[in-house]
Amino acid sequence: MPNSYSQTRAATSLMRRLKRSLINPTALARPRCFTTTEGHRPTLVHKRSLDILHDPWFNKGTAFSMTERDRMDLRGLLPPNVMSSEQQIERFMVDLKRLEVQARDGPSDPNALAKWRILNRLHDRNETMYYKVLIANIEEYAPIVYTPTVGLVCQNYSGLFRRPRGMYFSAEDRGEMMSMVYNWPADQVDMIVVTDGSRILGLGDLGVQGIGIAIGKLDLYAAAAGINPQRVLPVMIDVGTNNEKLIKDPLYLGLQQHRLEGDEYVAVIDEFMEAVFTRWPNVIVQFEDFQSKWAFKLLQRYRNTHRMFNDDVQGTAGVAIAGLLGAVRAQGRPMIDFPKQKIVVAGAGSAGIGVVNAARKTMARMLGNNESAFDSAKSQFWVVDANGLITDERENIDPDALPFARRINEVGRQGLREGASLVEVVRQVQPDVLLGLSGVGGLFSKEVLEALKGSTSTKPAIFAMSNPTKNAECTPDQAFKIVGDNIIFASGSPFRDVGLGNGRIGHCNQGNNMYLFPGIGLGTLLSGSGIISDGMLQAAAERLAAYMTEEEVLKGMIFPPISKIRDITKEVAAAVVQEAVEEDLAEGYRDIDARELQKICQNEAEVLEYVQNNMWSPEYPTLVYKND
Ligand SMILES: NC(=O)c1ccc[n+]([C@@H]2O[C@H](COP(=O)([O-])OP(=O)(O)OC[C@H]3O[C@@H](n4cnc5c(N)ncnc54)[C@H](O)[C@@H]3O)[C@@H](O)[C@H]2O)c1
Ligand SMILES: O=C(O)C[C@H](O)C(=O)O
Ligand SMILES: [Mg+2]
Repeated sequence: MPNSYSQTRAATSLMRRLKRSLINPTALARPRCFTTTEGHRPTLVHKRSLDILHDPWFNKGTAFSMTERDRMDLRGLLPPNVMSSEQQIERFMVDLKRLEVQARDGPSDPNALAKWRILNRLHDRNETMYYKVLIANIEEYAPIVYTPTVGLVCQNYSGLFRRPRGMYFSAEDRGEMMSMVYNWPADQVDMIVVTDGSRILGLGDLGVQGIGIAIGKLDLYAAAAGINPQRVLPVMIDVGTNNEKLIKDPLYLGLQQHRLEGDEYVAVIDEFMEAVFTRWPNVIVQFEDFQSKWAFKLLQRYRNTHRMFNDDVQGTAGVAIAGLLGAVRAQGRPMIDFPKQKIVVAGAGSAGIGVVNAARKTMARMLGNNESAFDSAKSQFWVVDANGLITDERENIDPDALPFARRINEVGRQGLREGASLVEVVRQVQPDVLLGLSGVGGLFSKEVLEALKGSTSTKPAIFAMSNPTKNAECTPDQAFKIVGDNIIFASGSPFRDVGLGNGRIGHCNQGNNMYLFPGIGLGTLLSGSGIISDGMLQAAAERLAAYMTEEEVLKGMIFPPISKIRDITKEVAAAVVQEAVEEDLAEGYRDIDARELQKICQNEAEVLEYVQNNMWSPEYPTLVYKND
């Protein structure tokens, strides 16, 4: 119960301050509650009648009380029975559940799109109720509003498009973005998720239809991080598409031209960044599903000057690190043994390279944090892309993959060569971990999984992280069946756990960046840091890793269930705030300045309370009409 919970926390905090004041009389001088809770103060609105019913933010539908209906000129426009919000949700759920009478098959649920439509309609007419439903049923509906169904939504977006949500900046808008940005009604925007639609999940270039991914990510910002949904903005930058089918499709909603490239492309992104940071200087921009060749370049271009991060490169890396450390613990070994793990990675794109870079840095830190540690750590990775094992013999090697190209002499000694196939690499290396970020469904074939049986690990780990479901490198059923019961398994999209017989369960963990990006965004917001440092990202990953208990990890559970996502996000955000303070990057948030934040960060419980109190929850405010 958020209210009684925050009251208890507030009381505890007061007791703490009283106790402190006995020792230090100035302690009571800062009794300011960190909360921004709107409480029961009425909200002033400048519209009434049908305008209110058509406004998803203020609309309560049948939950308007009779006095409110009178006050807001709503009488007669609604059925006479006043419903409580619980009754409204019950009615909605009955309708939603009706669709589940037919076969229900988890991620490949044939009704997924129908459920998405229903939820989307609710989103359009009543945001408060939408987020109440989502938060209360997050395990069930995250796979609908987010991965994997969001992929299907993006693929079918032209057909599904009803009401617009978010902003579109296109190549045709060059020179106009600075003024266009003021068309958005909100004076405050905390969080933007932007995509150019060039690599949506493992589904390739979906052009303008990629906006669905930005909307889905922001849904999790509201549901998991408690970012106020009135202050989020999904953005699609439409520079064209290289998807020939879309270019020819008469129903396609975006620009029907090939993508801008080179300086022209960068100029569009620069103009967008300038426009949004001019209007909202404190906004945080999450780059999402940009093809690798731009993902890294844009990250380098803006990360030291803007509050931004790339979720596929940095969020994924953090989640993978947490999972990899969990896999070490699951073997009954201390985390410090991580630098001994042999890791084969299939996929050298934004996600794969992001993961190996971060894993190498983590190993180097554990080995003494010096240059030689950093150098030796890279020998723990074998990176395989569409052309096989990457070695220094490769021509036109992608500069981002170059640091991980194996020396040809060395791989020769291992019985490998430039371009060796994944199965050969797994057979020869006998890795502790096989991690897939290739976007290729079924890449971990029977042959590859058979080869993994030769792993030198007591409990090999398989991370089939590509999305959506059909693009997973293998299913948990295949992994447990072929490699054996004694493995760790994680996938990017949700799958069911596997029954191993005799009541034993093969856990299917969901290794998805959703466990980190909401907390990275919230923590950055509440710290007031002007950039998102490597340290802040590392702190986020470590907090996620530490979330799992020894007992859970030994059972093969290396990521928490989604039902705990709001709690995890709070923890991750607190870790990000603390690290920002530690690195002297924190400038404070609202009426909490940097010095006060520093004090808060001295006490673990207080940081958590600070974060909790600044998380938005979906509650109906009391409305009052004000005519001016
Ligand atoms: N679980 C998560 O949180 C998460 C996060 C980010 C990305 N992803 C998923 O990772 C996948 C890749 O994303 P990306 O941005 O790196 O894409 P990308 O297109 O930039 O990279 C794909 C890489 O896979 C390689 N590849 C293609 N075919 C291969 C094959 N047969 N064998 C080995 N490698 C092969 C390509 O050469 C390329 O290096 C997508 O499916 C995406 O949904 C998952
Ligand atoms: O969107 C997701 O589910 C994870 C990740 O960002 C991806 O691109 O696959
Ligand atoms: Mg992504």
